[in-house]
Amino acid sequence: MHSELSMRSSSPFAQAFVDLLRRQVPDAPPDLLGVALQAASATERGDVCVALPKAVDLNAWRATGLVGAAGDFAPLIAEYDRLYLARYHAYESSLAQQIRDMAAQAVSVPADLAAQISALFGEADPQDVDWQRVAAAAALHKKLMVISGGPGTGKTTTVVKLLALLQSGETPLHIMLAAPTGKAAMRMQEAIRQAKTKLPAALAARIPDQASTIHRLLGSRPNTVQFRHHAANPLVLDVLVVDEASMIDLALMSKLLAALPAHARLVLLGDKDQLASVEAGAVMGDLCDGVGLSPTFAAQLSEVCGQTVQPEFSPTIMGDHVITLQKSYRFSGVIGQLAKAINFEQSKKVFELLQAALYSATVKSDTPLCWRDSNPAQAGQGLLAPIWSAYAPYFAAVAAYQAAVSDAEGQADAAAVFAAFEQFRVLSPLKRGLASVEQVNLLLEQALQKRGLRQPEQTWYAGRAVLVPQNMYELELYNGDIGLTLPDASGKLWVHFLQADGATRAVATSRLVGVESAFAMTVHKSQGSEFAHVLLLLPSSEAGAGQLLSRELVYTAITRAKSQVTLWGEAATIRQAVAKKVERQSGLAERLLK
Ligand SMILES: Nc1ncnc2c1ncn2[C@@H]1O[C@H](COP(=O)(O)OP(=O)(O)OP(=O)(O)O)[C@@H](O)[C@H]1O
Repeated sequence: MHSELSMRSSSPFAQAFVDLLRRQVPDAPPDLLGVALQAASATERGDVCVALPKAVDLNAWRATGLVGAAGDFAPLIAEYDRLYLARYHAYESSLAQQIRDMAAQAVSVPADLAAQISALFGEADPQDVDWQRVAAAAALHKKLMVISGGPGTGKTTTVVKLLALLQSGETPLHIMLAAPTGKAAMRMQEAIRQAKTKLPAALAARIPDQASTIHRLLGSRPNTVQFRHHAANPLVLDVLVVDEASMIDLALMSKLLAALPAHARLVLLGDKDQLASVEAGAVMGDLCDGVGLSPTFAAQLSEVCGQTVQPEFSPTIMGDHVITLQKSYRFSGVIGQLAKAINFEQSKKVFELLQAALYSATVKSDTPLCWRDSNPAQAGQGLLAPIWSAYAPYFAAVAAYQAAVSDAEGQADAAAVFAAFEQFRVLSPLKRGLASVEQVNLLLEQALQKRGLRQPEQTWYAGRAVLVPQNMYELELYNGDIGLTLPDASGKLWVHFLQADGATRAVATSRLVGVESAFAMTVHKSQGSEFAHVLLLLPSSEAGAGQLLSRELVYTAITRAKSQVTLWGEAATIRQAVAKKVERQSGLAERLLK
């Protein structure tokens, strides 16, 4: 029964892996092959490993040579009652070791730190702890620091002040900024530039504001998962700041830490409550699991900050390496309240807020929160109307571009079309099926066809928005990049991508094999992006979304919205999602225990 279930849910990769094991050891115990199949399938679901069943005969398994202990050369590694594919075991154990090494190293702080902090953050209010101040002070004392916080809690503001403090020494430091996707790197860059304007010019001038993707930083190369920078050829930098750390999977985080030079500092910024990475691992969540400041460090921080910072028991070595920012400066309104209520699983509060925002035909369309209390999977063609009207300004911008580009006097501005596209996005947990990404894209393309804006069966048309589904190194395009299709003066279509410097770059449509339309995207893929208005479709679990519905999913989706959220789903579906927390199998948190 067990293995039948796992056979059904296993992928071609997992099958091929087990076939290989069976060929190596034809008489391998069937229960071993069953768990091996689960372990291989697990990595594709986001788990790093699987729990070992209680009653297994590990010695018999080891005797086959297929299962080893940590340090052995075997396709599967058993450790801490978990079974890993060897590669994932290597990533996890090496990452844990890197973190332990970094956490163990002391760094010196300037003697006048308290005065420097007051100069940057103002006089301290002893009654009301300013966690931004504490985070900056804490980060100065450590080689490794994680600053977690929801949207608008001031992660960027804090890190810019931290960098100003770090740069106040005599020798300028080589600081680099990175993020997991091109989109996130661009947002990081903008936010850093914005925050720098609030610093005295002389300080701001010492802080970089160019951010790259992590892949680019590490030196990605076509056709190999090996980067140019690794332990034997480390990055050349003194301080690395990485934004949107929750999107970083185990493999990438492990490679990133391995590539840091021995003396470097690392500051990770992110939101521990967001969905974990698309690929296997839940590194940010694992790093923040069970943290709290030790009495010694809390006393040190209290003194430097002039505020009373309370210690808390923590079983993990990360205890003194994570600070969570609490107060949002962007979301004081209803979206912020809803995000918080979802995060704390306050179902009653969630429905109070939603009830007050129930959709009706008379409601103004620009209210910050709107709840359509029905199952979008049953809406059929009815899905289209609100989506079409929300995208109307974008298609108007495409038309304006088209008119300008064919007019010799016209000023065709692709960046303006991008700005219009950022105003709205449909998010769904589902790739395929009812109320899925695929269905919304299809409905919208049919509507364009009806209005003569797309020829039947035409893949490329003016205004087609596309998502790059995986890194395309030769085109310097990365997983998650968004392209917009626009014509040139001759009518030939090109796909434009927004560059870090705000300019756009055009790529021939013929080079973009495998890209997907992007009027709707999965919540997973939306991480690291922000849109003015987000429409979240929450199809009921019968539509196949059951497995995917979770608190983190709804939280991630609604915190993508800058000013407006439309939530389309039945109360029962929302309740079910809010009650469920995603648990990913991983041994990282355990490896970081004291
Ligand atoms: N201590 C503060 N006092 C007043 N305004 C603040 C403070 N900290 C941050 N802000 C403002 O709040 C907004 C968000 O700040 P910031 O960009 O630093 O947050 P973030 O956590 O990096 O946001 P994101 O969600 O984009 O990652 C900015 O406009 C910033 O100026």
